[in-house]
Parts: sequence; structure tokens; C-alpha cells
Amino acid sequence: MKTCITLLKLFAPALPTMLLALLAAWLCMLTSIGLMASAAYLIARAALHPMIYELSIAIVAVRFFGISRAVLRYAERYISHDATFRILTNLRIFCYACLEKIAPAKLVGYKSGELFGLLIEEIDVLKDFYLRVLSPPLTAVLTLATISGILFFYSPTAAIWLIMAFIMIGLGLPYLAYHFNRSGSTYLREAKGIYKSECIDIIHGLNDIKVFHYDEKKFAINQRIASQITTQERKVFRTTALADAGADLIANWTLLAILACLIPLVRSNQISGIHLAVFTLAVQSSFEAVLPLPSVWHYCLAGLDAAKNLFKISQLDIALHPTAKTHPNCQGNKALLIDKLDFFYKPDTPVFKNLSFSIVAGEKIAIVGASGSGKSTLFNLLLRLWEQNFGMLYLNNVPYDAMTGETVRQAFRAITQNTYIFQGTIADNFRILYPDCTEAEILTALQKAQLHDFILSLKNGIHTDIGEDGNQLSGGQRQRLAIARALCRPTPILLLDEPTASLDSITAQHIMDTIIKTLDNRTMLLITHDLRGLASMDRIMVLKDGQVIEQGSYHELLRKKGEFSTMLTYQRAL
Ligand SMILES: Nc1ncnc2c1ncn2[C@@H]1O[C@H](COP(=O)(O)OP(=O)(O)OP(=O)(O)O)[C@@H](O)[C@H]1O
Repeated sequence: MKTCITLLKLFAPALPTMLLALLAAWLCMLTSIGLMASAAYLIARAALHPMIYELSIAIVAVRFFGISRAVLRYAERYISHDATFRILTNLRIFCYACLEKIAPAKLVGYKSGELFGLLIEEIDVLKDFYLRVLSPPLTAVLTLATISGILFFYSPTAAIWLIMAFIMIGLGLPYLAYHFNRSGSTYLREAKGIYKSECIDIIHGLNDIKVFHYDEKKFAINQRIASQITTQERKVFRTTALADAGADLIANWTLLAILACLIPLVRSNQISGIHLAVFTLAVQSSFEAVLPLPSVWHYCLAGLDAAKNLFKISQLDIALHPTAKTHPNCQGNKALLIDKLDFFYKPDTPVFKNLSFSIVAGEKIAIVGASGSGKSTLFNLLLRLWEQNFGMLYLNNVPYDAMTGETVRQAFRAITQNTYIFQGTIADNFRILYPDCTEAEILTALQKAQLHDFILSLKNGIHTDIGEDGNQLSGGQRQRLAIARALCRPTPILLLDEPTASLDSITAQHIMDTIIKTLDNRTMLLITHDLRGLASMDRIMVLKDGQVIEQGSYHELLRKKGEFSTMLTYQRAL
């Protein structure tokens, strides 16, 4: 029920268009019935060889209903598709806004196939909810009310037969189809999600699949799921086809029953034989409104399930940022305070326990530590991509809980281990971040990242298409492009997670020198495994078991001969 209400709220902006489309559908159905009735009248009357002028009204009626039916059908399709596209726009914006707020923290349990399904398929199902689920029953009810009302005037029994037939076709058959197919439909939805994840897995892992000769096994798994889906789909469509056939059978038998009610009226001269033909064809034509109903259940269930999945995602945002209410101004140079922070991905394996430290505005800090010690996790918490379990983070003395994730992120620019290069040109990748960015700004940033010469050697320069995730660049070039993008405009705090890991040591050193020069008095946090070039940092923090076990300047730590000094000695020896 709650899902239906939320769904209808999303449909609300398209309500006037939907009502207009419904009116057009109802009028179209009436003109369709009018066409059959006037044609029946014309044929039956013509069979009695009347004077031609006696048929003129019937001829005009046939023309009128014939033309207006086509016009109304066009209008109905046009308006209902307009309503559908309005709904689609609302749903896409809603879904994207929800995903954007909760990614990545609350999406960990989701497979990429499921998310892909959510963005494409589930929204497609919902977009048709009006056309396939809401409109057909409403049109059927309006048509039934009109035709049974007229029929009731001549024969109440015939009207009752018609109402019963509509109920059986519109409710009875859909219920039976639902009953037989419920588990099949649920299975289909789940299996399709798994199938999509498998396909995405194959696309991402194509190289490794080939290298490790995993092709046959992987494709066999995929084929098995695909054939299970086909078998189940066959079952679902068989039931739907049986329900459609049942609907035709009920319609024809009801027509016979109505004829049986009307023939005695002809005998007793209460209606003429011509009227009998008119009623028969009008009733037969009215079934056109109810015949699509047996398949409504299928679309209705699919739509409600899709809506549930979508709204589940919208609920996750409330869980992620429960207390974000104010939007303090976070511009200017920032200081950070991490106070008694606890964090875990899984309750039994904490990443941080009671972690506390502070960063003065303008400080350049390196965070080092063994692999898995929580360095990248710290960045994710600073960027509020994840929420801490206990403790608090402060940005310029403002607690994170008092800000939205978006406000927090405005203070940062980050190069993470998985920085994504968007599909399009080099310039596009800058303009995603800064839409008004000039060519000169892009070139200056590229120069800082030592990518300038390479880009200018390309035929189309910064307008060169670099493919999906920059796959037409080398790993090091992709990394330098990410650095250039982050340095394009000044930002209060720069977070760098191993920004030069795929670069040769000379280029890496040059880039780090440029970054530090560019930053002036702005804050920088650098995660690195390369301990040699850290002398220029104000402070180095060593993370171990979720704690800062050592901190100080490069030379202080060397003198101390603790963890950092040991790590550096090992690295030099290597
Ligand atoms: N999304 C996740 N879900 C569950 N556990 C995770 C997730 N991301 C990281 N972890 C775990 O959290 C711990 C810290 O990981 P993190 O990536 O922060 O380490 P790191 O110090 O950056 O490592 P590296 O130097 O190898 O990049 C690791 O034990 C890792 O297995």
C-alpha cells in the first residue's frame, strides 16, 4: 500500500495528462462501439430494401464514428505516451538522485547487474505502469458503466450477464493467472538480475577469462542461467496466453447469453430485429475494453516489485545521513579533527578503534602504513562516502553530522585509487567537474601533471576521445589526467591516494613537487607506500591496526627509529 502511494506521488505531476489520456481512451472505446453499432444498423436496415434517404443518417454515423475513432485513437496514443515520458523523466531523476546520495556506502550489498537493472529495466517497467496497469482497468470500468447502463434500460438480465463477464475477465482470470505464476515471476526477476551481473562480470573480466582459459566454464554458467530464464518465461507466457484464450471464450459465451435475453424482446415487439443486431455488435465490441485485463496482473506485479526496489534505495539515504540538517558555509581553508572514531565494514572486523588526530589548515600530511591498515577507508570517511559508527569528524569545527555529504565534499578534491575517467574527450573530463573551464585552464593543469606534451602531440589535442574509463590511455597517463583534473582549480583540501603509483620515479617526483608548489597554503593529505620522497611533508602519520602509532616530521621519525624508520630501511634495501 505504502509502495502504491509513493508511486502515485511520483506519477502526480503527470496526473492531468493521464486523466486526459484516460478520457481519450474512453471516448475512443465508445466510438469503436458506435462504429460497430451504426454499421450493424446500416447492414440490417439495408437488408430490408428501404429508400436510400432512410439510410443517410446511418451512413453519416458510420463515417463519423470511423473517422473520429481513428482521430481519438491517435490522440489517446499521443497523450498517453506524453504522460509516460513525463513519468519516465520523474522516475529517472528520482532514481539517479537516490543512487547519487547513497553511493558507495549503501550499495555494497548490490551487484552491478542489479543496479543496472534498477536504472534501466525497473524504470522501464514503471514507466509503462500507467499504460499497462492503470489505464486498461479504468477504461474498462467506464466502458462497462456506459454499455451496461444502456442495456439495463432494455434488459436488466442482459446487463447483469455483461457485468458478470467483465468481472470474470477483469478480476477472475487475472487472479488465476497471478495464482499460477506468482513464484515464476519472482524467480524470473531474480534470475534476470543474476544474469545481468554475470554478463557484466564477463565484460569486465574478458582478458582474465581468456588468459586463464576460463571461457567455456564461464559461458556455460551464463548459458545455464539464460536457459532457465527462457523455460520460466515460457511458463509465464503460457499462463498468460491461456488467460487470454479464456477471456475470448467468456466473451463469446456471454454474447450468446445476452442474445438469449434479447430475442424474446424482439418476439414481443419490445425491440426491433434491427436493434437486436445493433446491441449484439455493440456488446461484442465493448469486450475490446476488457480483453487486455488478464495480463494486467503481470505488469502490475512487475511494476510493484520494481517500485519496492526503487523505494528501498530511497530509504537508504535516510539511514546514511540521519542527522544532516544544516548547511554551514564550508568555504575557505579547512582544518580537520577526527575525534574517537570507530568504523567497521563488518562488525567483527573493525578498521578504526578510537582513532583521534587533528590537521591544521594548510598542513601537508602523509599517511603511511601496511596494506589494509585503513588508509583509503579514512579518505572515504573524510569524504563522507561512508558514515562512521562512533565518534565524530569536524571540518573547521563544524561536525559532519551538521552537514550534508555534498557540503562536506565541496571542501575536498580527491584522487582515489580508482579515480574514474569518463567517456568522452579530455576536455569533457575537466568540464564534468568545471563546466565553465577554459582551454587555457585545462592546458595549465595538464602541464602541472606532466601530460601537456603528450596531449598536444595528439591530432585533436584536448578534444581527443579517450574511450571508456580512458582505455585509450596508458595507466600512468590516466593517473596524470586524474591529477590534472584535481589541480585544475584551487580547492581547500586535496586528498591523494597513491596518485603517482603507476608512474616512473622521476615523473612521480616532478609531479609531487608541482602539486606541493601549486597548493601554497592549502591542506593536503597524501596516502603513499613510497616513503622516500616524504621529506617535504609537514607531518607523516603511521597507521597500524586502526590507530596512529607514530607521527612527526620525516627527520623526527627517522631519529626516533620506530616503525617508519624500519619501513624505510626495508624499502631502501629492496
Ligand atoms: N567495501 C569494503 N567492504 C568490506 N571491507 C572492506 C571494504 N573496503 C575495504 N575493506 C577492508 O577494510 C580494511 C582497510 O582497507 P583499506 O582499503 O582502507 O586499506 P588501505 O590501507 O588503503 O590498503 P592499501 O594500502 O592496500 O590500499 C581492509 O582489511 C579491507 O579488506
